[in-house]
Amino acid sequence: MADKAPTHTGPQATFRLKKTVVMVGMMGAGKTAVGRAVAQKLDVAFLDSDAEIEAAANMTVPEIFSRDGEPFFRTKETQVITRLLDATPCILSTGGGAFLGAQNRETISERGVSVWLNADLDVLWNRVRHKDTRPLLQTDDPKATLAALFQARVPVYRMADVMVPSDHGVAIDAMADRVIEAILARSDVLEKT
Ligand SMILES: Nc1ncnc2c1ncn2[C@@H]1O[C@H](COP(=O)(O)OP(=O)(O)O)[C@@H](O)[C@H]1O
Ligand SMILES: O=C(O)C1=C[C@@H](OP(=O)(O)O)[C@@H](O)[C@H](O)C1
Ligand SMILES: [Mg+2]
Repeated sequence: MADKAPTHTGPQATFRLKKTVVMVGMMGAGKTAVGRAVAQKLDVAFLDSDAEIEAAANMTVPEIFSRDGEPFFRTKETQVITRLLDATPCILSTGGGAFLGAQNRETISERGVSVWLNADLDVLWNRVRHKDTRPLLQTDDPKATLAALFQARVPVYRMADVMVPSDHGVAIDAMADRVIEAILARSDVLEKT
């Protein structure tokens, strides 16, 4: 008989994150949900540019769009992303339009690593269709709007440093494991200790 109760968890992997991981991709790709799960698993801070903009403005994203317009939101987004990339390496989820800005892409590639959650249009539509939190989809035909954004944006998301497929049926926790596996291949970003 062992003196101590056995531990069932086994040795815990610990990680050293060297660069901020910036989640990019379409609305509904899971940047916020998967980013948060990745941060938990790596035991680092989780930041979301939309949440930071909302906190600073004390308004929701739809309120900012309707009161101040999209260009104002984009200016704030760039300021917030630049500021958050100065912090200790963490997981930073961006809004779907952030990576479209050339200046944002430059700052992200200088100071962090971009990870594109690549989901197909059906998956995205199923995740966003019942929500009214995305002002760009408040149109007469939100499915067609999403499709047009998808077509315009995917070539830009392809410029991300790392791509992780987000297939139908892969849960948030499993997606977080996929992201961790993908960034472990980059020793300048993440190491197991
Ligand atoms: N892999 C997944 N499987 C199932 N649901 C998901 C997955 N990823 C995200 N979701 C859900 O889809 C919705 C959109 O995810 P969210 O993280 O807000 O996306 P984004 O920040 O990229 O717009 C949320 O309700 C979230 O819980
Ligand atoms: O795709 C976009 O341009 C936007 C995506 C949203 O974030 P999520 O991608 O997290 O939904 C939010 O930043 C805003 O509604 C604009
Ligand atoms: Mg989000």
